[in-house]
Amino acid sequence: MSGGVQPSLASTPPPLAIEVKGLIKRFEDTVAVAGIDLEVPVGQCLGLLGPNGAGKTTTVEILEGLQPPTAGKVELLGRSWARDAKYLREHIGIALQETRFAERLTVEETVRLFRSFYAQGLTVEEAIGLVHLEEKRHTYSMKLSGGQRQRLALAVALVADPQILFLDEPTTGLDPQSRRALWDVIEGLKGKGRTVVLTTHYMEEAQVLCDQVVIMDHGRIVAQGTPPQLIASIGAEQIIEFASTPDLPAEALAEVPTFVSARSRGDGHTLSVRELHTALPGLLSVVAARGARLRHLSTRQATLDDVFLTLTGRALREEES
Ligand SMILES: Nc1ncnc2c1ncn2[C@@H]1O[C@H](COP(=O)(O)OP(=O)(O)OP(=O)(O)O)[C@@H](O)[C@H]1O
Repeated sequence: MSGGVQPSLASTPPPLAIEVKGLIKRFEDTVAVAGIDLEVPVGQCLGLLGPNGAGKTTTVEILEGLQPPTAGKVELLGRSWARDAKYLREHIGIALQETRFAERLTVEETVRLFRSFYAQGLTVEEAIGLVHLEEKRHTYSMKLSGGQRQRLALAVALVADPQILFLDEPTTGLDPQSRRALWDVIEGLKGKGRTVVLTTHYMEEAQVLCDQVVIMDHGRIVAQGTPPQLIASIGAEQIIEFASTPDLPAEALAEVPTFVSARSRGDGHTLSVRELHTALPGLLSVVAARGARLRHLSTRQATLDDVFLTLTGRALREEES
């Protein structure tokens, strides 16, 4: 054993699965993507979040080679769509939000059909096993539940054993059990060194699965980091939701110790604070000093939803705004 140091190994940055620089996409008078940079190391899960129309789908479709960019550099596995489309098609997998399968093919026949498009990949049995559809192997796709269809879409995306997997809102409309089953599959892929790009409207999903989250709005990246970094960045780790009779004016809310921001919603308020243990007794004093009575009070940790609200003043999901 020489015991010599290997500085080159220690200082080598992780290989990038995806590298995007200055990406722009214009549609006539709409700028869907207004100049974004992204770096996703191999084996990580990137979460793309944002409200409707933020530019997520356009960005992902450019990464997937389905749309050309107006300007900017896009490389996957060190290759570009312009030069290496065939290679990239064989090394990426795509699971769309809604996939229509041939109704008169069974689960097994569907996976076999997609497997036949690729020179290499998993066996049909492996792909079906990964998404736990063994019991439905002989069922026609039209007879599957929504969750089972999503899993079939994932099996089809996985059958070529891709290096990068794109998932567009993979768990939208699924029950909690199916959602968690899909999360397990995605965790397993990351464990195998696969890179995952996920668009989702579910903050919990992004917090559980994603190593890096990018929040987009109006075609730009408004925040980027690990979920804990993003939550820390708004300076508010705790949220107090409350309602009182009579209601408290805005200036009273700002008196609460460690106050960061407040938002009114329905007949109540959502307060972002830095320290719950001083903010909570402070709020009770403010309520008492105004002769008001609390009707509701609950506390929780700040989430990525709160990050987005703080940054843009809007909810990630429109029904929550
Ligand atoms: N083919 C197109 N032609 C013209 N405008 C488009 C086209 N595709 C997208 N846009 C516009 O670009 C903007 C970004 O759309 P995009 O679908 O990328 O947003 P998104 O973040 O994926 O939204 P959602 O969450 O609703 O899917 C929107 O203003 C949209 O209307």
